[in-house]
Amino acid sequence: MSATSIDGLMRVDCDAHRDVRGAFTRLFCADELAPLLGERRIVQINQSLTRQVGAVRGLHFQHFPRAEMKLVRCIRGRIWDVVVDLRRGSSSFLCWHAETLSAENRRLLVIPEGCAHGFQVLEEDSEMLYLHTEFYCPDAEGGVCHDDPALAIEWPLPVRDLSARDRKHPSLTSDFIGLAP
Ligand SMILES: Cc1cn([C@H]2C[C@H](O)[C@@H](COP(=O)(O)OP(=O)(O)O[C@H]3O[C@@H](C)C(=O)[C@@H](O)[C@H]3O)O2)c(=O)[nH]c1=O
Repeated sequence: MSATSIDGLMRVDCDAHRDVRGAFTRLFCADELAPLLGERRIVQINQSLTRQVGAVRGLHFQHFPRAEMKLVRCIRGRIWDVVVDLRRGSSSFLCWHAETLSAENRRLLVIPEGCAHGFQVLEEDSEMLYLHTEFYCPDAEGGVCHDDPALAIEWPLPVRDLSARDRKHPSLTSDFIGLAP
């Protein structure tokens, strides 16, 4: 487990047990992640498939009090994952951090509440697995546009295939002071 440039955003690498049949990987262990999860529990597990290279999903979060910790990993293909810190008072407020996640590197990102998440597909037919500590709550959904000038995210490829919802996310205004419980 290692820290990243965003306070509380953790990267967890896990090894595969390989033998002649193939590989075995533990995707989630409550004991191992207890230092990060605390009293939280995983209440929902989601999966997405994104077909086209360059497609972007995000940037998404849930507002407090429905904010959630999100554990994300790529289970097929390869994606460029980005997390933006929107937490009021955070030492990394409005900073973004990106990691390449792939089925091969098996890397897990543990994203704290109050951060927005998105990704760009680097290999066609990429699939993501998400573990959530809060239920999906459409009324609490928030979004920031992927090309917000205040964030200046350096997407590795030209952006395509944004959903209708993702095309409508606002930019952060100059008076945005951050999300707080
Ligand atoms: C996120 C979500 C969506 N849905 C529904 C709403 C909609 O009809 C359909 C597709 O939803 P979206 O367009 O929001 O899917 P998508 O744009 O893939 O949303 C995801 O983006 C990435 C970046 C994340 O971090 C995820 O947590 C999630 O927000 O699925 C659920 O039923 N449960 C859920 O938990």
